[in-house]
Amino acid sequence: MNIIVGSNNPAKIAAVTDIFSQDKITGIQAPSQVSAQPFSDAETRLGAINRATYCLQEASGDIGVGLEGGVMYVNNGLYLCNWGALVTKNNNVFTASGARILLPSEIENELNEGVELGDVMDAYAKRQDVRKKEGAIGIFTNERISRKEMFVHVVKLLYGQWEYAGV
Ligand SMILES: O=P(O)(O)OP(=O)(O)OP(=O)(O)OC[C@H]1O[C@@H](n2cnc3c(O)ncnc32)[C@H](O)[C@@H]1O
Ligand SMILES: [Mg+2]
Repeated sequence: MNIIVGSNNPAKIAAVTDIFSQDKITGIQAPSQVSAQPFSDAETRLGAINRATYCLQEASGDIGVGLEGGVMYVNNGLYLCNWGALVTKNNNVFTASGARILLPSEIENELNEGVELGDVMDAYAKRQDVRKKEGAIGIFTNERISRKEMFVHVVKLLYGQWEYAGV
């Protein structure tokens, strides 16, 4: 199958490649049509669906996959959240979310000032391109779970639901 992924972020591409290991994977830049930094579950999920849908509109593929990172409040705590969507040629849409962890209040303050998490993380961790490598989840879990590994879980949830539905 031809799998189109709505991103060129290596952490996202690697996660899809791990799960769709027999298939051809192509990354394209797909607009999420939500904020660059989504701030709720609903917005992050919509970004993933929009990316997946765009993939099959713009490229000839069998399956479109959208993966989107965001943050969301649970009571007073700001959590990292991630969503994935898988869209088939017949317009079946499957969605799944990833692991969540609480972000430190310094990170929350910067995000509330409008800085994107990717940029905040590079400054905070004194590293480059955290978003393409271990991710915020990698930094704050002492690298026990990388951004790729977190997305592998999301893509497995998508793959399994699609397989179960048999569409
Ligand atoms: O090229 P794309 O696919 O857009 O990849 P991205 O790294 O920008 O990722 P998202 O748009 O899905 O994430 C939205 C924002 O949140 C940031 N972000 C989300 N999860 C992150 C993580 O685990 N580590 C670092 N930044 C993260 C990301 O850098 C963006 O600023
Ligand atoms: Mg982005």
